Amino acid sequence: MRGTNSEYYNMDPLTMIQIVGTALSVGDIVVRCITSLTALKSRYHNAPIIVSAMIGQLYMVQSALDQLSVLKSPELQRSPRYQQLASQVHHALGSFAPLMKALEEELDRLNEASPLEMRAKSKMTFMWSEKDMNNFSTFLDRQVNALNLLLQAIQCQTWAQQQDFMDREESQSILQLAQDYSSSIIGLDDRSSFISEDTTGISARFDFDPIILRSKLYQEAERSHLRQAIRAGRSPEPNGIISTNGQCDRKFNEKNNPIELLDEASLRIAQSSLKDGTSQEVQLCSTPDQLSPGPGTPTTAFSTDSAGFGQFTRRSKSIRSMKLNHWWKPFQRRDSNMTVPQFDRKEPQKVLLLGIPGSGKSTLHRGLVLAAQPNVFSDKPELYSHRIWRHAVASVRSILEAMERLGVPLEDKDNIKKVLAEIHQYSSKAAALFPPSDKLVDTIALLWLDKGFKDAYKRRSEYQLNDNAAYFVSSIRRIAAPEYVPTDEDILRTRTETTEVTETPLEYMSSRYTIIDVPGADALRRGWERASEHIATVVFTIDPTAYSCVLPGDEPIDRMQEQLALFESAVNDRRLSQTDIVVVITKIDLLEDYLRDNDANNYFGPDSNLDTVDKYTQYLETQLIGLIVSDEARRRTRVMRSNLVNMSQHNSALDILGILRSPGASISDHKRHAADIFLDFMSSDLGLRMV
Ligand SMILES: Nc1nc2c(ncn2[C@@H]2O[C@H](COP(=O)(O)OP(=O)(O)OP(=O)(O)O)[C@@H](O)[C@H]2O)c(=O)[nH]1
Ligand SMILES: [Mg+2]
Repeated sequence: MRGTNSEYYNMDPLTMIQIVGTALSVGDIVVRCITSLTALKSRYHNAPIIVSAMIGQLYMVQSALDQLSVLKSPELQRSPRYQQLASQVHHALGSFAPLMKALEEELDRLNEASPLEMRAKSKMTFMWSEKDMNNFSTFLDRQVNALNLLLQAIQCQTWAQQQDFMDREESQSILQLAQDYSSSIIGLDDRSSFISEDTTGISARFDFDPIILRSKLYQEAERSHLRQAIRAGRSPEPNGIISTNGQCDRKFNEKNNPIELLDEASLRIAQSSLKDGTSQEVQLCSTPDQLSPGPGTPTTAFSTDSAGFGQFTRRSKSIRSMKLNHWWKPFQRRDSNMTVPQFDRKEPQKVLLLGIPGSGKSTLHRGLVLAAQPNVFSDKPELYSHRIWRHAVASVRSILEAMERLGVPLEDKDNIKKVLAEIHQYSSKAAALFPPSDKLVDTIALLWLDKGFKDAYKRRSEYQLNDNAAYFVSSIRRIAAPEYVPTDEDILRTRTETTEVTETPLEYMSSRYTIIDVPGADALRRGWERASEHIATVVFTIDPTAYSCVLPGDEPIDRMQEQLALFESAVNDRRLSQTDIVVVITKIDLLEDYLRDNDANNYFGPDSNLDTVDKYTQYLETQLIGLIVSDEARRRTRVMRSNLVNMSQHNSALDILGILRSPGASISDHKRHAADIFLDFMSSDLGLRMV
């Protein structure tokens, strides 16, 4: 509904400062909810996809709050323009605070339950019904949209522009949706926790409207997000960008959404540009010497040993026969007469990061941002210290739970229940204290020395554990110290699952790039199709430890199979027939331990002889290159091995930038051309191939 300016003044007692202040007051709750959801997810690898989606939504809320927090201008209080805006948005945003409090209570309840009694999936289903998840997620989605709208309106240059923007049908629809749900929420009387002591004051402003409960919008909100997310893999949305909750009511598309960047580094970029009052796009410049790899670079040095080629041929057959539910194949069928993409080199080079979940796309993304803006993380270390601590505690907890399940005792056998209870009690509090008590830190430090604990860690492929659990747990005293300042490496080693396509503009040595990071999870790959338009380079991250992670559960996942099949379908896709391909084998620093703890020959065959990092990585390279069908595509492909996290040695993202700057031949010697790998393979294995 529209109105004259005077009508707006009369109907609204709230000012913009009050609205912004209320939203910011729940910032801590948002952080705690993210932490709780992440803890839930890391404990249950079968956690519904909606849990990941909600983490993504909350990051967006956090980003919006970050951006709002810099808008402290007294003008917001006085200007009639902002008074009008306040009157337009306050109903829509009115139940943001109660929602966050209710969500926190719900998560506390979930986290307080004993984790050991039920299997993950049944527990999640039992404890958090799909309907509740839908309600929270849908409401969050609409609040994110309303917050976005507010941010955009505030940034309008003139009152007329603001009015025009707010009058748009799209804007009105966003406000209406948020407002509808605000009203409906009070009707959810089976969820008494929705209205807590602290929130009744705010909630009471909205009258419960039974008509809304019967409305189409409300009925829509009742639909299953989980089912939608699963369906997403089959039916692309018109704009190709997934809504964080799998629904289509997100009115803002990628272009006009001011908070499209989930990654902290990217968020910082968006924020800094906002502070300057400039546009979203920022110029990140660095010095030329950053391109040359430093001494002791962990990137690859190849030899010409041809170990493992026999298995390569056999293996690739089985990979080709795999059926995958990802976007490349339907697209190929539909688009058989497509023309190859044309690139305008004056535009920023689009770099698309692809790979299975956990392969290192976002870590590389952050590394690229760091290469262009070296202080991007060190500006606000306090943002990360608590998160890193929680990461460490979650890892300890996963190992202890696995010990119970696998029947691996601590050296001090009676101790495990006590320690587990202590850790559980601590980490189930959403507002866990930081810095933690000395007693807790001592307990964790002692655990790391315990033989039983280490034995369970060695069996990490049998349960879900962060890749960098050992790094964090072994550094527990450092990261628990009150004066702890996270290093870039600490931050890069944390895990945050990506749930939406994000695009980050950056400039390095006068070249402009748009880095596109996508969610690896199968159910979230819908956004890939749109993201793959006009791509100059695809960087495919390969997790070499994936062979050891055949996770048990209702549907065992062979991550290595999945990754090779995904690579094969992407690299041979006709849409990428002019695209440079960089294959980055990540986690080289973890590989020696992995090979020791998980014999690769068990997976690839007893004769593979894959007992060293070098032999194994070469074997993997030849498998990958063997999946590329045409010689021409092999010539466009570079392969490198990387440790993406150890910044004190070398930022591997610099090597990628080196390749991006000089497509074609001029790459440094230690990065091999796929065509050469293939030729080596052919010459050393010709007899085998001719048979
Ligand atoms: N030690 C080490 N850890 C790495 C390396 N590359 C990635 N990781 C870790 O692997 C985990 C997963 O990495 P991400 O970058 O989040 O994976 P992703 O491909 O973005 O995963 P999705 O967002 O789920 O698709 C993180 O904890 C990273 O720190 C590496 O080279 N070395
Ligand atoms: Mg990611």
